[in-house]
Amino acid sequence: MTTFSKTPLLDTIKTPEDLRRLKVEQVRQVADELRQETIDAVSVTGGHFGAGLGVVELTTAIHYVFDTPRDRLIWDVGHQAYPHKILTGRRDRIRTLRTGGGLSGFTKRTESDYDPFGAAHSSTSISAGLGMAVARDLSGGKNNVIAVIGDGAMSAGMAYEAMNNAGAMNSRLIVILNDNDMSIAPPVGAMSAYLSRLYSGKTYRTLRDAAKQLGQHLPKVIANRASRVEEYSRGFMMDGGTLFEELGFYYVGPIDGHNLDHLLPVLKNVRDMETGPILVHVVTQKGKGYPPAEASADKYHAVVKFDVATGTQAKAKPNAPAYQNVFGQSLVKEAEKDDKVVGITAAMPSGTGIDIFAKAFPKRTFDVGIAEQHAVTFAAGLAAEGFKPFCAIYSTFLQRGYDQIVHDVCIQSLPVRFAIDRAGLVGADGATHAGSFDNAYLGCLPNMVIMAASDEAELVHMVATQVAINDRPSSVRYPRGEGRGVEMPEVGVPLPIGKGRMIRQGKQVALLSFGTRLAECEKAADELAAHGLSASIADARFMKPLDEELVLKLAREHEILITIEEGSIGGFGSHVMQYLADQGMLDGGLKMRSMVLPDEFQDHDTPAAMYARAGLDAKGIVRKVFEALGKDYTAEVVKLA
Ligand SMILES: Cc1ncc(C[n+]2csc(CCOP(=O)(O)OP(=O)(O)O)c2C)c(N)n1
Ligand SMILES: CC(=O)[C@@H](O)[C@H](O)COP(=O)(O)O
Ligand SMILES: [Mg+2]
Repeated sequence: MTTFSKTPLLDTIKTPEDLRRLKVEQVRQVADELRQETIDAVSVTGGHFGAGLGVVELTTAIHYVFDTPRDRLIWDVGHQAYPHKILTGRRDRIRTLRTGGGLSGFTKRTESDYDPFGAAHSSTSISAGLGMAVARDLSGGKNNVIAVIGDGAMSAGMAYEAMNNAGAMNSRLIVILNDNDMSIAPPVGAMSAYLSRLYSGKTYRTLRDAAKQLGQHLPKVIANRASRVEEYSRGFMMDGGTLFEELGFYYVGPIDGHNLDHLLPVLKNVRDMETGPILVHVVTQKGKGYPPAEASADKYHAVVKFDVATGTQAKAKPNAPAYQNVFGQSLVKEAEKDDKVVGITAAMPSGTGIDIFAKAFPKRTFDVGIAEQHAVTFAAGLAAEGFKPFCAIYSTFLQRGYDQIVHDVCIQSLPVRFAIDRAGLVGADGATHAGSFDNAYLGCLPNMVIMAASDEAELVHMVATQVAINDRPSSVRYPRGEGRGVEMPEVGVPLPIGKGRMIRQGKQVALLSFGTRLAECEKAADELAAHGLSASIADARFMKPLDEELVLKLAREHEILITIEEGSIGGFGSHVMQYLADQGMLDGGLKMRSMVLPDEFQDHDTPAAMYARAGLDAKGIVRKVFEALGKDYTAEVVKLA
């Protein structure tokens, strides 16, 4: 029986060179097949979906018109780059996306020459692109540099810093603003409203209009101040893009990002223009071409495996509440008692559970856009005026707001409450999203109270503790995903500051856990018991202030003391060691070990596999105990068997 390929033209494309050999009339078919292949692949792997569907035509058009990889193509965030991966020699591995040893879910320099700049955190593309454009100019090159940035990513400070710099230089840089009127949630802010005004009330530029725009070298805006004033007075509606023009960009658009008859000639013109920075405003639809995605509120931003025919996702039934939801619900309960409690998110309302808070207290909720730096200082301002701001930000994204934490929050000892979600390894999103560093980067800051929840009930109490801490900043960290299924308290009760708790009393070994590795410590202690070793377990709860009494007691009463945390070197373990060293407790017989994440950026896999590789699971803990005792783990296991 003869079988027909569903993607006959795409099958002929191994690299963009093959695409560029096709006739322009064939590009539509390539795009249609590319969309089919993207849908089929993500239905198997899960991952970021809606954004990729929305840029199928744009991806095809860019690779058709530009000479990639000589022309540098930078995708902002990189979550929309699956179609790009399919066209650039990675189709044979596309069904390994985000799995151990498989393709990354983002762009990655080590993965392909077609990924000239790695990403995953947003709003870096214009800066990186400008750097590449200037490098090209300095070395006398001729290649194009294209940065594709979404309307959501346009809300971040870095994008403006880059445009401000680019607009003042005459370097040729092409920025494509992919405006789908969506972030993960609906976009927020004045910039988003401005972009909507650029195309509301009328359809896209006709090709004739766009050609007219391309004929006018408008960035010489200084030349016609009077007409600019007129444009402003019409509320930016006349010629569009005035803001970008004011910043020194040549503005083209808005054009329909799904219409190849418009995209291809516009991109060709832009490619051949001799000018400074250019911004092409392309309007697309997130989730385009897959009805279940188009119809859903989040446009299927990210999905688990799904049935292509129905769009139904294979979501497993949860066994326990997710930490983000426990946080959101706890905050609601606290806010019911205290009208000073407010919630802040930087474009992650559902991911952080702030959406739960927003439903109960819309006026006390602030989504500031992808603007972590601003979120932190905005919270500091609220705290300075007596409010109790909860800044809910993923550990990895809080890295963006570090100087603000030091300078605006900690030095002034303002009681901003940080709810640090996605602490520890997150799995499929890989190294860029791992919450590895907050123990280290917050632990060194004076004035902070730093907590880690060991389970979801602890999180409830820690949120209540944060409400009560009103003279200094505080943080609580917790991981991605479900809790342990423990009994939940009706209300949160503030914990005594700087006090840990004993979980189990043993004799030779002390396991001192900071965070949700506590569950692995319990399993490890059971295994140690089978080997005839009796282990104490303690939950530190606080890294700062450290429970010195508890640490001293564990050090004095055990032969081995091991700290465990889901974080890098320089965190909880370092604080314990520093304290014990200062007390002279490391001069004698105590065998002290600190278990942290390895000093490397771990590639994506399941969190369990990543923790196992890091040695931070029960087996790794038992192995560490035997190492400390100078015994061979494998031999001990064999003995037991
Ligand atoms: C610094 C940072 N904060 C938050 C995120 C989480 N995030 C990933 S994609 C996204 C929305 C991006 O919107 P947009 O740029 O418009 O892309 P779209 O998904 O609409 O194509 C957000 C908030 C991130 N990747 N980086
Ligand atoms: C691309 C990006 O940064 C987000 O979409 C991120 O992948 C969300 O992670 P969670 O799934 O943990 O919310
Ligand atoms: Mg968008």
